Amino acid sequence: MNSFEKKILILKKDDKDSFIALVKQLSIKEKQILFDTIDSRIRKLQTIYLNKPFNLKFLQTFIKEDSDNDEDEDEDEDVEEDKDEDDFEKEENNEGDKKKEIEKSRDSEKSNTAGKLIKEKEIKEERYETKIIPKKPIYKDQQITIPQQQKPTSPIKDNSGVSFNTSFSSLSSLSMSTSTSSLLSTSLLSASLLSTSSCGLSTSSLSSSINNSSLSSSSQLSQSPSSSSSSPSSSSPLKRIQSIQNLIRSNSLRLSLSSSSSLLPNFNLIQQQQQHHQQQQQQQQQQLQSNSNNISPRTQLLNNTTTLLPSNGLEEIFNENNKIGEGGQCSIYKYMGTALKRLKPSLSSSSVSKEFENEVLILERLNHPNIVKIITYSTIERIILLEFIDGNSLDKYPNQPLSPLPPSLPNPLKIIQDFQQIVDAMIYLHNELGIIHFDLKPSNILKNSKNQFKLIDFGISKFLNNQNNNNNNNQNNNNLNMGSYRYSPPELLCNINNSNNSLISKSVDVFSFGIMLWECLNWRLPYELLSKEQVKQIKTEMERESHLPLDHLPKGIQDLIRLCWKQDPSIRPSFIEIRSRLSEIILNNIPSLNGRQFWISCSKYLQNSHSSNDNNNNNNNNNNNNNNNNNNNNNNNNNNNNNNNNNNNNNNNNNNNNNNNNNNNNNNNNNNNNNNNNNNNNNSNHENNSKDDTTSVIIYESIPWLKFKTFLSNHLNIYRPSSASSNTSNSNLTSKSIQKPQQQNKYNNYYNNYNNYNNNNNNNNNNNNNNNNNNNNNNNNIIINNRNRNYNSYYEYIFDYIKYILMVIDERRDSVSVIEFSRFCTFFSPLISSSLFRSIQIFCDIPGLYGYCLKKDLVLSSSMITLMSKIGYLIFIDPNNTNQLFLKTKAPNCNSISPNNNTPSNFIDFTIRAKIGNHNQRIFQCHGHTCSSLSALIKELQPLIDNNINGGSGSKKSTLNSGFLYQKTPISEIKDRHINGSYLNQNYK
Ligand SMILES: Nc1ncnc2c1ncn2[C@@H]1O[C@H](COP(=O)(O)OP(=O)(O)OP(=O)(O)O)[C@@H](O)[C@H]1O
Repeated sequence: MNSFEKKILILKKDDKDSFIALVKQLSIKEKQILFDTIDSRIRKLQTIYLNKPFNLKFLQTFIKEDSDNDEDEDEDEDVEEDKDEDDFEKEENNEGDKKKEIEKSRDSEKSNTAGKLIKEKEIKEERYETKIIPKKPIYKDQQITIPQQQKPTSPIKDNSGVSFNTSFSSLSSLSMSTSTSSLLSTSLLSASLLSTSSCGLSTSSLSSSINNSSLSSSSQLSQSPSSSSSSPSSSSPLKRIQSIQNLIRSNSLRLSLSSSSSLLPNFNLIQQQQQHHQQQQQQQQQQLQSNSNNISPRTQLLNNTTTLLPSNGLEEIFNENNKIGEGGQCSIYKYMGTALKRLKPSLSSSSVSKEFENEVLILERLNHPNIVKIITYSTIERIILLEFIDGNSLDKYPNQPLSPLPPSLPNPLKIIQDFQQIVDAMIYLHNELGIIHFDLKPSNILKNSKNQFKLIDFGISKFLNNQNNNNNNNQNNNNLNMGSYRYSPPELLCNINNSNNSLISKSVDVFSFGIMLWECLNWRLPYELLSKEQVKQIKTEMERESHLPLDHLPKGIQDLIRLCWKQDPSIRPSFIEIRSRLSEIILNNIPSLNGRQFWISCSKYLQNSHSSNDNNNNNNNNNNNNNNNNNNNNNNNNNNNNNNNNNNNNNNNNNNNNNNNNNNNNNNNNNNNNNNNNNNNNNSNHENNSKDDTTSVIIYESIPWLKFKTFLSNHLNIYRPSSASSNTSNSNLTSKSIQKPQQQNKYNNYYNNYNNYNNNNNNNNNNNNNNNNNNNNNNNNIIINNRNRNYNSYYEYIFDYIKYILMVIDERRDSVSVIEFSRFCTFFSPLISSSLFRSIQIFCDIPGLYGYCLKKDLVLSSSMITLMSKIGYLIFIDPNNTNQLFLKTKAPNCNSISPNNNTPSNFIDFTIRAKIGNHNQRIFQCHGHTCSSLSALIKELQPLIDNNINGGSGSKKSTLNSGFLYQKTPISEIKDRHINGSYLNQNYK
């Protein structure tokens, strides 16, 4: 069931009844025409947008029902089946009952109302006869009177006598594509069907968007005495029927309807004509686009002098209760399911009118899912009807109370993800149309209930390279004076009275975007305490940053925002670059911070205001405690501060490690490490906070395979190939020869440290400080202390482990050549570091890692993804795909797959094969498992977690015999296995 049907089905009972009653008043053939029209419209829409078949079952029911009773009608009404049949059947039964009732009452009413309707109709006809084009009686004795045929030639004439060429060219001049108008018409039709109150207007609006001439007629329809004198909801059935008929007439149907004595349209002909129109329009549009930079929108005259509103009852429409927003120039009202933007009557200056015109002309050109759509407008009434967006603007963020913290705060990475929508819209504006928004700010971005962002307010938008922009520069800059100065780049702020066309560049929007991003990530109004004059005085980037601090934000975001804020507009990034940077940020930033934690840690205000109440704000205390509790590891850690300071983006590692990490925290990595403290010291808080984070996103970090291979290569190169191994070594990357390291001490230390690590984990308190001290000589970017190690990236860490395995083998052999290195995937969980993850560690040889290899064509099931979300995030390394792979939670193909009966059938193994001596051997392997085993994993881990949390000793082997986890294996055993030829977990199936 698609959304259109759903909408119909969820109509309020009264509305639905009205709709049914309305449709029932049409004759069979009228209905046929109506539904065919809807059908074709919807199908067109579907090919454009939905890409899935539309089920007209619900609508066709009406026809079918009548057909059944009507001997003249063809009985084989083919009703599409779909999988929502059950739902529909229920609805249908209900509707059936209603319809029967309506049928009864209709019969009795018919005789009474028919005459009334005709009278009413005649009154309207009289009243509007000069405006409606051509207005023949369209509803008489349940019969439609079809306008006279116009020969379908090209240019095709509509029955108003206005050639389609003309109407379409005027349409084209407004850049309305066929698809747009079709979309609009369809959505409007839906709107008209959905809202009894909006039927008349919406349909008339539809007509207006399709054809200006027919707009006149249809829009006038809405000005029926009833609608003007009574409340909007009181629109009569007649009006609705008229609307539908107008729809039919204003669309292609009229062409063939009028040509045929039969009431049924010649759809082939219509199709041809539509195609013809489409072609014509496409050509015109192409031409327009190619000339878009040269066309001055301001030279085009808005020719819609139609009035859209009823002459009476304006007070009702422009009632404060209907007001949904207000800007400097306009008030916005909810009206008939649309957003009615009305120029404030008090403002009459020509610049304001220009802005109004400018907005219309630009809006008419736009067709993007993240930009508000225009429905129609009236220059006389100075109103624009816009798509209604049910949601708040982004500037609501700073208005949230700071204390106490709301239970649910947006996850910062979610915000960044959402911002991609704005970036998409900006790329469309900048790169496809050469339009600069010029007023990008949170209040001009609305977020609807479907979490879609929509850009609004194009009043001062400009065309690049458009000479006429000059004319409005002053006016536009004045607008900046009024409220947008916080988002305006310095070049504009400081040149407010200087109408210099060179200032109009895409980088204006980029600057505003940077400020907006800061605002939404900081939950504060930019330059909160500064006046406009003070903002104008900001001359350097450093100065700006002192007012809008960045260093608490993830590094990638800091960099991006700084770039957007560049004083020199020419070095600000394009939105295309911004898009890729944002993607990178999402990919590379570790999801250890849920929304609440982020907000707490990133904002000084929040930290201060909650330090007394919120345990999570005890970060500093925690740090101090940790410092006080420093043990011998300090020696090591101090030597590695630099490395640690580079670890801002590696929260995952930090999180998985122990509290000792925090000893290394000097000035710079407060936030990440603060959160680590939280994880380790406030487990219960962490759990609670996680629950709070209702908007949490699952972030998957991915590592490009090539990058990893390069890394691998570099690391393997530290081993000098021996002469013995050079024979067996292949030239490719995965065939590096490994020799026993020259720097004996280094690897011995490393080895020893690893041993120590394991020994420690086995509760052998064997702190070997000498080893640690020796380790300080390690120049390999690896930080090792007794209990944990930090790396600059996670794959360094993985690789380190691989190296270790190789080294262990190498100790016994003269040389080892890696001959195969298959891809693998690792799950890694910072989010569960305090409990589940620690448990996993116990069962892994590698602290913090349990490894899997994914099949190339693996399709993740939804349950799999859910489970992953519990685990944390996924690092996915795919040798076949050199691009980073980012798996979203709601992968479209993951919804219908159940975990038990299909893919992902198996996780295959992550394997390293090596040539040891003369033998190819599998030296390292992760355990394969199936999708269901992951859930089993979670289940199995639970007792262990409990055990662990409750201070139980836990069992390393006995409780978990899952076959998909690494078992905790003492290093000596591993060694033994290597000695025996391969390193394999014996439990592996
Ligand atoms: N299509 C819409 N759907 C819902 N609400 C809307 C819509 N358009 C505007 N609004 C609301 O009205 C407010 C003002 O709209 P808009 O910014 O277009 O007016 P304006 O007078 O042009 O403002 P400005 O003074 O910023 O130029 C918006 O912040 C929003 O809350």
